[in-house]
Formats: sequence, structure tokens, C-alpha cells
Amino acid sequence: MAAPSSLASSRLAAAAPAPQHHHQNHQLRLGCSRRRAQRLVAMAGSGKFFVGGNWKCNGTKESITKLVSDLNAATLESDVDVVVAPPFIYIDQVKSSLTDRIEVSAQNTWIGKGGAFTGEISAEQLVDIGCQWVILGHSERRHVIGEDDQFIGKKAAYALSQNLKVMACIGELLEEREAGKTFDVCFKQMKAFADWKNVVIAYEPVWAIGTGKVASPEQAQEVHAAVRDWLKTNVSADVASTVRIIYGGSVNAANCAELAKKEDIDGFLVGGASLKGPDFATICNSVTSKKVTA
Ligand SMILES: O=C[C@H](O)COP(=O)(O)O
Repeated sequence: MAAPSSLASSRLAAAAPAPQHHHQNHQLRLGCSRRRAQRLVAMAGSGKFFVGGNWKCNGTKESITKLVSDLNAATLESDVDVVVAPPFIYIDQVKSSLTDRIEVSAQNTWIGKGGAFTGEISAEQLVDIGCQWVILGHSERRHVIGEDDQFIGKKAAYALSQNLKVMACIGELLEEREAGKTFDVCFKQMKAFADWKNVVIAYEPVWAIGTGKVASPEQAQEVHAAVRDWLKTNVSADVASTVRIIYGGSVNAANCAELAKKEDIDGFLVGGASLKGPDFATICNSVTSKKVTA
């Protein structure tokens, strides 16, 4: 595997915590190469590169009008699925003004059917306004709001039952990585999700989110490969070979190309850089780096 070549990537990788050591790493990587060859065949036509923009709790009517305008004007490669996730109150505005080329996601949803749940938004309501996706299990909901695996798993099952597609987020805290628990944490979080059809997995190490300390391509690839291996063992070879595993955490226009070259990185979930239309378009178009090495 090629090391990051640009100065920017090298600096960012150096700032990140040390890679996870795993005694089966060599076998894992050899296995992944074989899996990749199968996966490209299985994914043909349906397993596009995927980039999501999570706008989090940012924006105003004015700034979102500008962002949508920039996105509408962007030239996007044809072989990338693009989704943006505005705050709830702007979804309708975005949905009605954004090109159909880009799908729209919520950042959360209620656990079940709507009703007397003050402040919540149901999956049925999201579908009603044309929203196609929902982000679930994001670290800010796990670690700031306090959502646990069981709650997240139920939300995912209900959202999928209502025909929303799901970006399912997993990822370890810094102290969990330093304790060598990255894989265990991610696998435990994945057990909460039962149905993998219409799910994209977003590996987002918590220490990399909003910190500028992006995971190195090797760090991200290592976890993505392990996640795929876990799916093969615990779900099915078919799911393992077709599900998209995207990386999130301080992805930007400068570091996306090196990350995209890794065989098990199928795209990105982008926070801060998704608020700038041209930068987000550059990240979407990093699929061209993927094609060079695939
Ligand atoms: O959902 C997106 C992630 O939390 C990444 O955010 P970030 O790109 O600002 O680090």
C-alpha cells in the first residue's frame, strides 16, 4: 500500500494517534486484496463511491441558500452518490431547491412511529417531505446526547422499515484506540444493526471528528478492512462484499485523494468541509483517485 505522498497528508497523519496494532494484520490485508477483486464485480452498477455532507447544527436560511446554489453549480463525477444532511428545519428548503443529483438526509429521527413525543421528528415525516436518508449513531449523539447501541439499533430498524436509507456511524474514542480496543468497540456498535440492505457504514473515529487530526489512510483502511471481515464472518459474504464503508473525521479537499485510494474506503462522511460547496465537490470528485488504483 502506498504511503501518503503529499506534505499535507504526511503532516496530518503524523498528528494522529498511532495505528492500531493487530496480530492478524498481515493476514487481514492479504485477505482484503482477494475480497476486493470479488467486491468490484459484485458492486458493479450499484456500489458507487459515496460522499455524505453532514451540516450538523450549522447554517441559516441565507447561508444554506448560498450553499445549495454552489452545489447546484458544481460539476460532479457520475460515479459518486452524493447526499447532504441539513438541520431538520432546513430539509424542506434544501429538498425543494437542490438538484435531484444530490439526495437529502436527516441527521436523526425518532425511534418509532410519531405521536406524543415532544421535539421529535418521525421517519414517516421525513419520507413525507422527500428525505431519502438518515444519519444514525453519530458520535455526537452517542457521546453528547447519550444514545446507546440498543436505542440506535431500534432507530435504524424503524427507519429502514419506513424506506429511509441509513448512514450507520461507528467509531472509537481516543482512549479506546490507545487501549487497543478499536476493533472491539466498532464490532460491538455494529451488532446493533440487523439489516444491512440500504445501509452505508460510516467509520468515524471520535478523535478525528472536528479536530483536524484526520486518520491516516493506513489507519482508516485497517479498520475498514476489519469491519468488512467482521461482516463476512458475522453477517454474510454478500453483505461484506457489497456494503459501502465510508470514512469520516476531518476529511477535507486536501486529504481526500490519498484516503480515497485505499481499497476499502468507499467514500466519506464530511462535516466542516461540507459547508463549503467547492471543497465538498472536490471531496465528491476524489472518486477519480479511486479509479486510478482500482
Ligand atoms: O459526520 C461527520 C463527521 O462528524 C466528521 O466531521 P468533520 O469532517 O467536521 O470532522
